[in-house]
Amino acid sequence: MSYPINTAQHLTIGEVDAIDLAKTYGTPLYVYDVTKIRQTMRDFKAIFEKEDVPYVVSYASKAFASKAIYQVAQQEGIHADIVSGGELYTALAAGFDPKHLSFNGNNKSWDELTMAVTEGVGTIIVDNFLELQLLSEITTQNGVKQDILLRISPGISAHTHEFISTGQQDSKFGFDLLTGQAKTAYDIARQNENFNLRGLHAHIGSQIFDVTGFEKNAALLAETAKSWGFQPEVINVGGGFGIRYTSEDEPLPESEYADAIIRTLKSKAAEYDWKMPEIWIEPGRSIVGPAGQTLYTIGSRKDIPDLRHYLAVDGGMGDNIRPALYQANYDAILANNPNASTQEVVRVAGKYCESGDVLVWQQALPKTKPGDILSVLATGAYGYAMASNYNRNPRPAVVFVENGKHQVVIARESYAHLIALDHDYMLKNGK
Ligand SMILES: Cc1ncc(COP(=O)(O)O)c(C=O)c1O
Ligand SMILES: N[C@@H](CCCC[NH3+])C(=O)O
Repeated sequence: MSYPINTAQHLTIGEVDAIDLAKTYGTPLYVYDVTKIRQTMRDFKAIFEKEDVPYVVSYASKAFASKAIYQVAQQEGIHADIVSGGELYTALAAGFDPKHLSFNGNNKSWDELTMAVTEGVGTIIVDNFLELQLLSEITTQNGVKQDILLRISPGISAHTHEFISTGQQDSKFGFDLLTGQAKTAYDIARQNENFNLRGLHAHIGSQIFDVTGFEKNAALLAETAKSWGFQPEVINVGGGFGIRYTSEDEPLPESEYADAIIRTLKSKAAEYDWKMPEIWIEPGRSIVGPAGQTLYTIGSRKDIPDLRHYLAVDGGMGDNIRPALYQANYDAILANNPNASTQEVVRVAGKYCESGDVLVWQQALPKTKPGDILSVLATGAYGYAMASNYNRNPRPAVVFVENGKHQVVIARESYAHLIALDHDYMLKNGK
């Protein structure tokens, strides 16, 4: 594998010197190549346009939500999926058109649903019976007719990590299909004149590497609608397209997933004599994951003879929880000279007080020294989004680069931010 470098042999990201970025903004630092993000968004759209089918590409913003990414999505003409009042607030603050938002989630609160309805969120993806009831009351109170989809729990297991598999029957998400709850929900939704039920949704999981689950899911949604005598305007098959984290991963091109879904639904629409429904997809990881990387400064090391070399960096599980949470693997490169030949295999650890605070389990690297910059690749999805202040570490900054230019889009937290919401304790012995 060879990486883009400049004449100083430094790694470049979006034509910007990574070492300069580290010097300018400090480390740890999340860096996104916006050109790549735009390209993936365009690629997804192009697949549907080539097939001449109605579609919506909705960026699953849980993967990385910030004002800047909603702005890029809007510039590229794609929609966004949100899962909380906080994501909705951020999207609105970014100037994102609420009509182009869909709202997922298995326990949306009264306040969140009210905010969505009154702010004009285009589509609410209703997950459960309580939500049907809350939404009925909220739409009545506000005199709104709301577009909705019903989220179905399809009973399809995708081959991925148990914690990120969502389509199996034993899942907290969506109306259960196998026990008839989905049909009951459909009947309720159809009878409610405040709801415009546009179609069905099912998401089978994340980081999926084959098309079978998507084909089954698309077919099942169509068959389900048909069995209810319902001609859907929208079939939303969720996200979950796998990406390359390490050189061992072999993801399919986006087009294979999308083509399989399109093929399946075209054939169902023809079989049922339906007007072709809009195909909605909700990719998160595949849009931002490969476009992001995290720069760290190398610090201490510990060499245990005949056992392991630990290389510690200035971040860790607070900025990337995925290795600890899912045993996720990443590749790391020496940003000072990424194409130098490797000399040792190390485990890259963080600075947090946990043995499980690992960023890269096994990595061949050139010899490094304290102060060198390490880049962990493909950290753009569920990195910043799942970051924490564990051990009272401030969260890093996020920088966007594009065509040789760079800009902070989320500032680095300071120590003052860490105590901004703290209060001195005023009671002495409970008085
Ligand atoms: C409903 C829904 N849509 C979309 C996504 C995005 O998935 P991914 O980031 O794997 O594309 C998720 C997360 O798995 C999800 O739960
Ligand atoms: N956060 C998970 C994916 C969960 C997707 C949410 N539906 C990850 O990092 O892989």
